[in-house]
Amino acid sequence: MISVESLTKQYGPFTAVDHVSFTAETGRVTGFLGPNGAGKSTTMRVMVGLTPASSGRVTVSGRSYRELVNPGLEVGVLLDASAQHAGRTGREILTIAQQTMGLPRARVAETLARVGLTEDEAARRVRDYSLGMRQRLGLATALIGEPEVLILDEPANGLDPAGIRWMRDLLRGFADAGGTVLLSSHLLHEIEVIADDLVVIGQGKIVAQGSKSELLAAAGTLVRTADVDRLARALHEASVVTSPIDGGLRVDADPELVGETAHRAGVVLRELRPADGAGLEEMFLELTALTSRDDTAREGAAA
Ligand SMILES: Nc1ncnc2c1ncn2[C@@H]1O[C@H](COP(=O)(O)OP(=O)(O)OP(=O)(O)O)[C@@H](O)[C@H]1O
Repeated sequence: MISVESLTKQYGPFTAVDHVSFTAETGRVTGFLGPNGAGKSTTMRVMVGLTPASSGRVTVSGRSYRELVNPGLEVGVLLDASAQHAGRTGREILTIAQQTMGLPRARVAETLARVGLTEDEAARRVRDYSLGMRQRLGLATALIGEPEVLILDEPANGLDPAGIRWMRDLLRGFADAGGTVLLSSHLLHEIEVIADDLVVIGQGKIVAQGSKSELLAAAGTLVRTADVDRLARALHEASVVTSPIDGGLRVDADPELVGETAHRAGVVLRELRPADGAGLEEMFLELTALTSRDDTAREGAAA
């Protein structure tokens, strides 16, 4: 388990992380989600002792990272897949990790196989790796010590859809075996397929957290019709909250109620479904709208 308690990180007068508290539970994959510059990497850097906290604390399995004697055996970390030595081969990088952690030599080949890097690929220099291959190698370095906790910053970055599915299965298996996984992303779609729980951060502050199913359930229903105004009026009369989307509405009610209301109002529907991913995306955009640099840029352009 990872426990973050009122963590604050200031760079001079700038507060990058502001009283952030959450836990990543054992047996669960926790997604740490937020727009660029929200404070995800800073939080993770504090977790693994690379950056000191201004206040608050983080414990991994009850202890601070700096207290761990051979940290790679307890916490697997992938912070920046591009930071690997470009002139070394994948196998060399993994062999260094194996030796540093005092692991059996056979672990190198086993771990390469686990992350889907072939012997041929492992013999290539990292400078010739694709981004996805670097992520796999970074994940191999995190996994080689067989830790119980994984802390992964943007691990799905550069993976193709099959690669994302592969990672989901790997992390699922890791969590099901009693592990704890915390992974960050600024892309909802990437994390949505992988995570059980979500922690959403914007401008250094937590803006939402909960299980993915709770957050999805809160996302309501998506409905599309040529008669949006009439449907919106009928729903408002039934005291249901709606918000406009392209060609329709997102509605804070279940699909059955929306369908019945539309039927009574004589509105023909083109689409009616639980908002699921789309709703979560909208929620993510709403939650982070105030903090997103694009909005700030738009406001700046409008001024
Ligand atoms: N060493 C530093 N000195 C000053 N400001 C910093 C430093 N490191 C990070 N920041 C600032 O802290 C804020 C949070 O950055 P951080 O890298 O944690 O965001 P992030 O959520 O990981 O973003 P991204 O998705 O773009 O990786 C940013 O505004 C960043 O400029």
